[in-house]
Amino acid sequence: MTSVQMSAKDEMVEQFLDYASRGDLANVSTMISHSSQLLNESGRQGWTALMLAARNGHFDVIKALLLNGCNKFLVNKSGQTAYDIAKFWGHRHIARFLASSGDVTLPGILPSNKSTENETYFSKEYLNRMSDKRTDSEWLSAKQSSPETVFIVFHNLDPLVTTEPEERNDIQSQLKLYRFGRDSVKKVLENSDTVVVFLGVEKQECSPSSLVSNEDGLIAWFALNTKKNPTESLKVTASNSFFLTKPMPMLLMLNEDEAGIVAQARSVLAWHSRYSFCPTCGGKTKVDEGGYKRTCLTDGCKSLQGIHNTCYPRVDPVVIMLVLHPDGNRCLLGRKKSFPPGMFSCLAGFIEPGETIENAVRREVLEESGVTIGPVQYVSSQPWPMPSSLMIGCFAVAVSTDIKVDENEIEDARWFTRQEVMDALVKGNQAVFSMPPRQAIAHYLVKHWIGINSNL
Ligand SMILES: NC(=O)C1=CN([C@@H]2O[C@H](COP(=O)(O)OP(=O)(O)OC[C@H]3O[C@@H](n4cnc5c(N)ncnc54)[C@H](O)[C@@H]3O)[C@@H](O)[C@H]2O)C=CC1
Ligand SMILES: [Mg+2]
Ligand SMILES: [Mg+2]
Ligand SMILES: [Mg+2]
Ligand SMILES: [Zn+2]
Repeated sequence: MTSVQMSAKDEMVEQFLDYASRGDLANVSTMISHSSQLLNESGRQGWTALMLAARNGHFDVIKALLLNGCNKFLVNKSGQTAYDIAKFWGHRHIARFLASSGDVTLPGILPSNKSTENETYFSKEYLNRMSDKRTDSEWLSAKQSSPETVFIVFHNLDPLVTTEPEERNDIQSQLKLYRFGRDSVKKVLENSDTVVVFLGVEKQECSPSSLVSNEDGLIAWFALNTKKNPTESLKVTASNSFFLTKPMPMLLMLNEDEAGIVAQARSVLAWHSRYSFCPTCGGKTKVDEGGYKRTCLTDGCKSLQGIHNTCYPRVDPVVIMLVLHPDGNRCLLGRKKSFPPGMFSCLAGFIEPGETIENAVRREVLEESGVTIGPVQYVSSQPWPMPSSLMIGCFAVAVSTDIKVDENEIEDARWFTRQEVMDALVKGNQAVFSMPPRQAIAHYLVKHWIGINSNL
């Protein structure tokens, strides 16, 4: 870098610090939007913008700096943080805000690149759910008898799939859902044991309406589930078709578009298979709203007054977190007894009633490993249709490092270096340990942390 460039940069930093010091929120925000690197720059005596705003009591500037990810743990040449400075100068509301654990501040050890949505397996939305059509029974029955409509069939929650003969050598990712037309599933639809769920319509970019002959140009999709094996009543033409009897790992072998369809269909069908009776009174129920509701048939049942979550498909939120060591170069992974030998994964746990995502992360990590967590950052999520979880993937920064494993839940938990993790991802069997497959969000979180593209 030349001396001219250096001084231009220094001048910009000085200007930024001056705005922060004077509480000029507009100019602080503009400068951050042009160069986020300014956030943690320091001037004389190692004072950052956050420290100067804390010195002079500019709450709005502090909030903007934190929201943009500035590091509140930096210290000046006297070893003071912005919190120390706010406290010393009597700005108690600012000191409280800087000290609170639930704010948006994150130490510099978290990756700064934001993740994009829908990158995880099971997360792709191939269909438009058109939830407004669920109450339109006329439209739904017209769609069920339309020749363009697609039906997919499950037997005890296992989808019927097919492989292309020439692709048999590479079964992985070559499994395709068997798509039926109305005539092939006619008998199955007539069976009283069959549960039918309206999944949505193909997005317009998948099926341009000029190619569709029905009235509204929309291709609807339905999922069917039966308890009795439906093979005899179905008109299956392909010889190489079968039900995926082992959800794990077989459900991870679909293409990404169809994985998203299965995530939706299997979760709703699993709910039907487990909630045949009304959870409120034990009475019989009927399927409503295109398969998205079960209504109790008992007069006066409480579930018929107001809105009751017992009537709708359930989703269980689970936090799954990559715990990062305070040194920023190691991460904590654990293994359950049920894992294949040598496999370690992120810690995870169900969110409990009345709990935030952040608090569930802190509680589960402390319970399972004895490690205390400070900042938590959401990264990405993943529907997990076995039977119906939503995995909420986070990074969590540890503020303690001693491990004390809860042996009921976890067999072992260890800090692994970046190098060990990279070896596990790249070298497979020759590494110290193995990771869950690339379709699992744990794998995605680890790759995201070390900065490898998730599709590799
Ligand atoms: N993709 C991955 O790498 C990983 C995925 N997971 C998944 O995350 C989920 C939760 O993780 P766990 O460690 O098992 O949770 P956990 O740490 O909360 O412990 C599970 C226990 O929580 C109780 N529990 C509370 N609410 C529950 C609910 N709604 N459904 C079932 N059990 C409930 C049960 O006693 C169960 O045995 C599991 O489905 C697991 O398969 C877990 C670890 C890694
Ligand atoms: Mg737990
Ligand atoms: Mg757990
Ligand atoms: Mg738990
Ligand atoms: Zn009831």
